[in-house]
Amino acid sequence: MQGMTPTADRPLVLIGAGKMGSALLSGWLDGGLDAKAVVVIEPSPSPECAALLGDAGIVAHAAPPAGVTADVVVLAIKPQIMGDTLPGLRSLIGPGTTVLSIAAGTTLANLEAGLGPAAIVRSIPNTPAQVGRGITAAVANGRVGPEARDLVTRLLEAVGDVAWVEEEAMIDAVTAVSGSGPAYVFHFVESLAAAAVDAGLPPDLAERLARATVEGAGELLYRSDLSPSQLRKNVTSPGGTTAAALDHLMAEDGLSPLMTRAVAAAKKRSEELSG
Ligand SMILES: NC(=O)C1=CN([C@@H]2O[C@H](COP(=O)(O)OP(=O)(O)OC[C@H]3O[C@@H](n4cnc5c(N)ncnc54)[C@H](OP(=O)(O)O)[C@@H]3O)[C@@H](O)[C@H]2O)C=CC1
Ligand SMILES: O=C(O)[C@@H]1CCC=N1
Repeated sequence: MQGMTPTADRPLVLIGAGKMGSALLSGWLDGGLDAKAVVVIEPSPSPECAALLGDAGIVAHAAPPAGVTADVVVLAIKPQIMGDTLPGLRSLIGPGTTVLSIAAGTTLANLEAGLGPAAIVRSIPNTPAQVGRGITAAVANGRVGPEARDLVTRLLEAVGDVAWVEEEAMIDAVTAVSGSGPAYVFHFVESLAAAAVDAGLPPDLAERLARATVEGAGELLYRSDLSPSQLRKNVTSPGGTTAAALDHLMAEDGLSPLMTRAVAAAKKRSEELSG
């Protein structure tokens, strides 16, 4: 990873190495971030997290160690505990420290209230970051200068794509689309597998077909220059089987209005989490 600035003396401090924090850390270590430049605060590492930390030779701390000023503090704890946790992290922040929050709902104002004056980026990544294929949208407060923005861009680009937005309100919609979105896709696989069983296939074959179909379609979408709409049309022979299914999925009460309701519910929940 070119130009990473965290060092052993001025580390990247990860607060919370759960599912998303571990996914990011794994991507950063794979991308060349020196494990000696990482401090992890995680009171109860999962077995997966313990294995990741063990392989990298990183020790999990229960609380911020004294005397550490961070180059970057990454907040990857649940939004519900953010308010109680932030004041205890102030000791990590000094001149030039950048704070990168990935918490759903927690606003820049919430973060500033808990941490005091600091350069803060609010972002929403997603779990494909674990395999370098995440997408993160981010918004910065007024204290984030070009260097801090570059540092955050490099960190986030190490695990996928990055989109900076200027309007913080967009982050609730981002959370509902790309932050939560991988779960919608995984549920689609579950639903396709269940439908396959209903259609007469044995469960193991049903899951194998559903999984491989979404993997392959995702890879095709990734590699192709064609729009999703054209790729769909390429599967759909006139009067054929796909058209018969799409008559249901693209009906007035089909997938599109359902997805609109689902995303609206996630967006509303993100707004509620700001407290
Ligand atoms: N999962 C996802 O796909 C995405 C998550 N996010 C955001 O990332 C954040 C983390 O989510 P996720 O990884 O799913 O949640 P997890 O619960 O998996 O991770 C949070 C971790 O923080 C630990 N923790 C609790 N208290 C502290 C503390 N005081 N200091 C340090 N660590 C602590 C938790 O331990 P314990 O379990 O013991 O409480 C847990 O291991 C959330 O804010 C979420 O909104 C954003 C985008 C996508
Ligand atoms: O479910 C959540 O609240 C978090 C934020 C986006 C994905 N997971």
